[in-house]
Amino acid sequence: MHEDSNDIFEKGLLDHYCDRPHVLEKLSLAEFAANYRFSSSYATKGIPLLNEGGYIFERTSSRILRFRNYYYEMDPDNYMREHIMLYYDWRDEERDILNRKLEELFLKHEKRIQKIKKQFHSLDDTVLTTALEEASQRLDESTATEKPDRPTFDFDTYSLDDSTSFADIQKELQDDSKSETVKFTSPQKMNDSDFQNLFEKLNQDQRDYITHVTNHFKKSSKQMLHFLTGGAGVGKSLVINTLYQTLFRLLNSSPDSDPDIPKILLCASTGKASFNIGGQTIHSAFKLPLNQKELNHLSSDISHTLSTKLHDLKVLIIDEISMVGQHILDMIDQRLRHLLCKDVPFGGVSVITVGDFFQLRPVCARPLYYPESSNPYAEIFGETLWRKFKVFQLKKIMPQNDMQFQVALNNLARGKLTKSDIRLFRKRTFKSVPDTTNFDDAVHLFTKNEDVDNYNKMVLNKIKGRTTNCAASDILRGTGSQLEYRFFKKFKDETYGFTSIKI
Ligand SMILES: Nc1ncnc2c1ncn2[C@@H]1O[C@H](COP(=O)(O)OP(=O)(O)OP(=O)(O)O)[C@@H](O)[C@H]1O
Repeated sequence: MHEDSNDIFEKGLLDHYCDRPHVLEKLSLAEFAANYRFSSSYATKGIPLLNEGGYIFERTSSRILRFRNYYYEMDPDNYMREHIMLYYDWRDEERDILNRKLEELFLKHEKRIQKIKKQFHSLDDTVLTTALEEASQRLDESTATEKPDRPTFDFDTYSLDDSTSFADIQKELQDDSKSETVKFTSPQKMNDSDFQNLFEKLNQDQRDYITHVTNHFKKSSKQMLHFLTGGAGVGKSLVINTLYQTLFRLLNSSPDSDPDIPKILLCASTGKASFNIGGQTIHSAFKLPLNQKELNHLSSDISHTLSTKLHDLKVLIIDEISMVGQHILDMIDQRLRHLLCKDVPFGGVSVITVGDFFQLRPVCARPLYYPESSNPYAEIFGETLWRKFKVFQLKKIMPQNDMQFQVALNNLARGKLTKSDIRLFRKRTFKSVPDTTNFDDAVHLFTKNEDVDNYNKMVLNKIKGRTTNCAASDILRGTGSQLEYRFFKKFKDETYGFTSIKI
């Protein structure tokens, strides 16, 4: 077979459904997809598919289904077709659906279709349509963007069954990446005058760095690995923001460039840090496993989508690099090599890391600057990768309002307190707090959650005014006492003690 031949195909979910054994004849596609997983090889409890199509296994936890949702009023044909496909049993699409009168088929089986559909939708269509219309109206008002000609909506349905723990669901989501979407979050392009103002705000060092990077991209396609550092308040976030806007303009300047295909990704190690720069977490961008040391295998679907979306990626900016452990950097490297099919560091993408190693360390992981361990595979775990990064430093502390305090904090971080720094801190400490009521607005730090809760409750109780109750209802689908044990008991505290549950 020729190496470019297209005569290769792999069976997918629909094929497995069509090959389902006769005992599952009456099963709809949605039920099949949610409750069975496929394997090409046999293991205990495997149910053989017809046509030697492999084996299916009953899932212990139902899968989350994601599909396009049509509304009858807007698109009746697709609505009926989708409902029949998902919630009615069929085996041969052409024979059982396409060659039949859609409306007749739908009306004849509507009751059954709606009954099965109910298992997968916690809201009915009317509620969803109203909510979506309201949301779209609000969006129109705030952005004044045009409405799409034919609105279609993607949404997820969740369904859980027995013995499913929360961690298992997370794992399921990761292992079965088919149910994930690939989405990149990045800041909007600024208008020209805001961009100019932003640029003019930069001090000399900040401007020099941005010009250095921009010139590099203007002249060369060579990979750049940078570490931009500096203490608190030197303007690292401002540089990231301006650099993104500058590179966005530069890298999308060719007439055939599609700005929706990302050329720059803005990431950070935590949700909060990524929110601050308008980006996303490293884990979500690269579909990295949570709480696991080893890189997860992506399904062919996700891998293909990610490769397609990232094929034009030129720069990856990572903020708060001090919180990124060696193994995470290694995972990013491996992921990019794989997705971009280039066996060079980070698949050839330029990486600009930003942060301050005097700030927070990674949680339960080796920081990047740690020396090589005695591990003979150290190289694989990212340590030597870090040594490829060139360091740039910003020194000038920018917020002018409390400069002395900022300088003292940076000196403290470096263990280089001056006498006047010490005097400054001493002025702000108390041996015993004279009157706590003077400190109501101050940030309180506690070492135990219990103390945090007590303090929050005390402050909440002090708030005067009318109390409003907002009722929340939590719906868990599934059966069995395990469900009650694992979810109800586990989450009771987190939902502030919701007390009734229907199983
Ligand atoms: N060139 C500048 N001119 C005026 N203000 C600036 C300048 N650079 C930074 N700032 C201001 O200084 C403050 C600190 O900047 P920024 O948050 O970017 O610093 P940072 O290095 O990211 O700090 P941290 O490490 O604490 O996150 C911000 O209010 C920012 O707007």
